Amino acid sequence: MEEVGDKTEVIGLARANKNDIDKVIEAGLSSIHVFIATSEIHMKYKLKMTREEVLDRIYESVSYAKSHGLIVEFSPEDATRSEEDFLLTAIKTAIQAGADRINIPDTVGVMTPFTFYDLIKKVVNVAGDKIVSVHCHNDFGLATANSIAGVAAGARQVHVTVNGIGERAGNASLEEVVMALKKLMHYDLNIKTWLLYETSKLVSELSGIPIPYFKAIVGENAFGHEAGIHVHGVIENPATYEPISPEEVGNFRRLALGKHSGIHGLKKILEDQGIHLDDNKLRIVLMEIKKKAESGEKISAEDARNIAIKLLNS
Ligand SMILES: CC(=O)SCCNC(=O)CCNC(=O)[C@H](O)C(C)(C)COP(=O)(O)OP(=O)(O)OC[C@H]1O[C@@H](n2cnc3c(N)ncnc32)[C@H](O)[C@@H]1OP(=O)(O)O
Ligand SMILES: CC(C)C(=O)C(=O)O
Repeated sequence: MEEVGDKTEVIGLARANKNDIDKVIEAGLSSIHVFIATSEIHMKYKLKMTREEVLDRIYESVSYAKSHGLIVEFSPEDATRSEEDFLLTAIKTAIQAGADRINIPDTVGVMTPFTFYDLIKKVVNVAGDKIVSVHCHNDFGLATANSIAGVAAGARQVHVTVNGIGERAGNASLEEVVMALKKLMHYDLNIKTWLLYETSKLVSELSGIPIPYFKAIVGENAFGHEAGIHVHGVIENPATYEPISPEEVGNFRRLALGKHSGIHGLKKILEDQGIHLDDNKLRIVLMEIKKKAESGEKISAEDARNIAIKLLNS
């Protein structure tokens, strides 16, 4: 707490039971996230509780947390597989008990942006002045899309994780949600986006979980261009093939050489190394590069330079 100061809300996650809530209180936190499942499958097989027992537990645990002065966020776990009327009743119960925020978890990622938008609209309608939050999982690769759909429906808090780290296929990723909200939905989030790449690398190193090469925003290839047509466009104006500038997120543009390369890209890569060839010689070098790439070789800018120098000296 001392390290992050009062600029960051540190919130303790607790099952809907007194023991877990007491642990958050003992930790000296001022905010708590209380959750209990409201889907039939979770109530039957995991909790072994009836609907009435779950509603009672919601009221008891939220009001107990509130009685200790905590800011309380409540989650009906597995909300998106819960029977809708019961889900809304559970939410109303939490609000009656004093909940300050309502978080809607798509716990196993079964929503589409369309269905989630419709659900969050209904939740916002019953939540009144309470902030509605969304917590999306990526089991079908839709966590980011569903998160922004939730915002479009009125959610004003999004649960995210750096690099999308989370159970199974992970959660909505901070870098994707932030940049989608900023660039596609034009929200000013007051977030230092130019630190996203650095943050992603740090979390990857500390967690030991690698960042996929093609990962949006922070992947090594997120701003990588190989195809000749793309490289030519990027050389003329990066916005032809970059909806975000790499600098905006602290990432880097990479012009790659390979079997899809074209003469404009090769020319740029060689001229950046001080080598100027006429078109005929560029095409000879390009053919050599494509031949090597076809055999599976990775071609670096240095390789291209060496091929060019060899040609000039022949
Ligand atoms: C929703 C999410 O999954 S978010 C991620 C939650 N985080 C984690 O699970 C990681 C840390 N978890 C842990 O360290 C352990 O699971 C603990 C300490 C929370 C509990 O450990 P244990 O006491 O050994 O229980 P275990 O994890 O085996 O089983 C969970 C128990 O909690 C109960 N439970 C699960 N969710 C809830 C809930 N929201 N409210 C109340 N009880 C719950 C289960 O019914 C089960 O109860 P039982 O012990 O009476 O059978
Ligand atoms: C605790 C809740 C929000 C959760 O992690 C989930 O349902 O995925």
